[in-house]
Order: sequence, then C-alpha cells, then structure tokens
Amino acid sequence: MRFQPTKIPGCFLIEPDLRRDGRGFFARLYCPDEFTAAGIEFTPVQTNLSRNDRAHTLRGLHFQDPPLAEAKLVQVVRGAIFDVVVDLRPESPAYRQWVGVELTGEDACQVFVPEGCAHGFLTLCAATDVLYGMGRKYVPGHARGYRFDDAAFGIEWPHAPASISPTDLGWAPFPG
Ligand SMILES: Cc1cn([C@H]2C[C@H](O)[C@@H](COP(=O)(O)OP(=O)(O)O[C@H]3O[C@H](C)C(=O)[C@H](O)[C@H]3O)O2)c(=O)[nH]c1=O
Repeated sequence: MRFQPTKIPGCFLIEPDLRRDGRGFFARLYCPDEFTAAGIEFTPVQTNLSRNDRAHTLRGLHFQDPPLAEAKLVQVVRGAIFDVVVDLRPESPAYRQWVGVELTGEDACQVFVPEGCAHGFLTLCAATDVLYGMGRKYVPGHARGYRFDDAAFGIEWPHAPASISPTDLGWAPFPG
C-alpha cells in the first residue's frame, strides 16, 4: 500500500497494491501494520456501504463531534466519486481547507479521513457504491454536518448535485 499525504495533515490518498493475473486483481484494503508504519493509528470497527443510484448524488459534509469524532477509510467499489475532505481542526495549518480526489472502482484507491475532518462526495456516474471503514461506531444524535456549498470552505464541485437529502441541504452555516 502506498500512502500519499495531502495538504490536510493526516489525510492520505492510499494506493493498494493490485495483484494482477489472468483473472483480474486482488488488493489488500486494510492492514494494521501497514497503517501503523505510515503513522496512522486506525482500526475499523464498523463497515458501511452507500449505494447511489444516480449520477451527481451528493452526500455530506458529515462528521461526528468530539469526543466521538470518527476517522474513515473510504473507497469506491463500483462507479466513481469526487471525494472531499474538509479540515475542521482549528489547530491545523489546513484549518477550513479542503482536498478533492476522484475515486473509482477500477483502481481500489482509498482516502483516509482523519478525526476532526468533515467528509462528503459527489457521484460521477450512476450505480456508484461507496465502502467505508469507520474508526468509531455510529452514535445517533452525534451526526453533524455543513452544507456542500458552505461559503466558509469554497469547495469546487465538478457538478451541481442532482440528488441530495433534505438533511444535507439543511445544515447551518459554518460558524468559524
Ligand atoms: C452513518 C450511519 C448512518 N446510519 C443510518 C442513519 C440513517 O437512518 C441512514 C442514512 O444515514 P445518512 O443519511 O447519514 O447517510 P449518508 O448521508 O450516506 O451519510 C454518510 O455519508 C457521508 C458522506 C459520510 O461521510 C458519513 O460517514 C455518512 O454519514 O443510516 C447508520 O445506521 N449507521 C451509520 O453509521
């Protein structure tokens, strides 16, 4: 696995090793030793699947507030997304900055979202499935969020959303 740092401290683009042969490929998606060697202490305790029927479905920007902040290991198993991470940590040199990465089901690449960051994505084609490894269990009532178009972040999405939940349209503006 190759861990590429981004401008957000602790946020990585991860390229699994694809073991190709005449049948296709095999890829290791998580290994505690490889993550620890990359300086990431992360143990998935919950795995989620997000099925998205339409292109330009937007989910996010989500996070759980402290002390239940959650790290996430995100990848596409079918289709493609524009994946966005926003740094919400006031102490971070990248505070309020965002990174955007295209993930597809073709290369098994992943984004590691550290605690203290918001996460969202826009699907780039229909029938897109997104798999998440979560570093903390889901706690209803502790889910927080900001709008995808919050002026505090200035995220440059490749397309306007065609499908988005009322919850994700209803988040209050970032107060910072
Ligand atoms: C996250 C989560 C949700 N749920 C329930 C709560 C709702 O009844 C239903 C859908 O939840 P939600 O609308 O929050 O799902 P998404 O809008 O896809 O949010 C997800 O996508 C964005 C991009 C993320 O980064 C989050 O990890 C995740 O919240 O599943 C659970 O039962 N367990 C869970 O871990």
